[in-house]
Amino acid sequence: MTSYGLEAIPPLEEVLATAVVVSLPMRVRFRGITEREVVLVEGPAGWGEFGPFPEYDDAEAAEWLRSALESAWLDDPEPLRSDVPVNATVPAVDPDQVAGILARFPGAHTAKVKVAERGQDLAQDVARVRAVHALVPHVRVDANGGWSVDDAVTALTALAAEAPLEYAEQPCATVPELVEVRRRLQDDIPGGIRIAADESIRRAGDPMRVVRAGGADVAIVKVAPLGGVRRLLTLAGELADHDVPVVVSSALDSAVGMGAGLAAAAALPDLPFACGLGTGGFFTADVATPRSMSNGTLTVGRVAPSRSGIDAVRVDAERERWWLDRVRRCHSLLG
Ligand SMILES: O=C(O)CCC(=O)C1=CC=C[C@@H](O)[C@@H]1C(=O)O
Ligand SMILES: [Mg+2]
Repeated sequence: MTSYGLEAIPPLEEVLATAVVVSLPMRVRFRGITEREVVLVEGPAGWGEFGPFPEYDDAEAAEWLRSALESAWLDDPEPLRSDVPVNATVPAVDPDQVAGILARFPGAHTAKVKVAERGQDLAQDVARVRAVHALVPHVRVDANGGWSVDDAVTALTALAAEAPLEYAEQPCATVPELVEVRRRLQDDIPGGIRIAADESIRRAGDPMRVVRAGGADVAIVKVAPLGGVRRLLTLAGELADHDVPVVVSSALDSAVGMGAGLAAAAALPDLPFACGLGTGGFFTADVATPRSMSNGTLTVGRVAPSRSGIDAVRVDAERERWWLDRVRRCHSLLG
């Protein structure tokens, strides 16, 4: 697959001319936040989204800007499908909240459950996964690198004894740890448990390193951290050469950013797993009419934010200044 992108980065003034900063309120705490701030920019091809998490440095955040500019200045690649199967995403909630969360993902056959949350224990993870499994046939877990190797082997063995796991996403933080966990699970459990790399791909200088090291069976790929739809598709091609399938997932995107994730998923030749693109339901307000999920799928296509949708969730002047300064710094790194 050829990698191509923006021939030239659009000038800063053009980027800033349309930039609006919004903060989307969330129903549940996810990844430690209850408000999701992003910048939206409009270009000749439509809208793009820039929302690197606040703690990311400028070098990492610049790739998110590249992605936003690609969406706004270039059309999406040709889609190979019109609907994308998506998974339900279950935050680290108590089991009695699980049914309410799953109800926001109508018809989803797959659920991803957050585990290894700081301040919680394995019994809570087991109870949550059991509650999800009672309602959804396919279950995967995501530890966000929260376990040591020993903890991961113990926890995944206990969780897999309850019911089969589709895969375990980022059980430990580092590549050598992922390699070790994967090997130990293959030794201990018949058939092993598939390991998916997320942070080891989206936050790594070399996203192929974890695969070459033998630390991943599945790759979680996110448009914005990888620098755009085209870069994601190029990486997916390289991963396919190593027989590693990809799961396109959101970076907690607004309705605008989710369009780019859906465009990437739609352009992939193979899509063996449900994608993590259903998180739009976490927001109580979005910049465009939320996409509705039917039979566990979302329809591919861009949305344009409405003026009233934007006005309802605009940030104050201080947050706007903070974000636009970040756009300026990241733009100078891309230039
Ligand atoms: O993959 C999904 O089901 C939804 C997306 C999701 O889980 C995430 C989105 C944004 C930030 C991440 O901490 C988190 C993840 O770790 O995959
Ligand atoms: Mg993850």
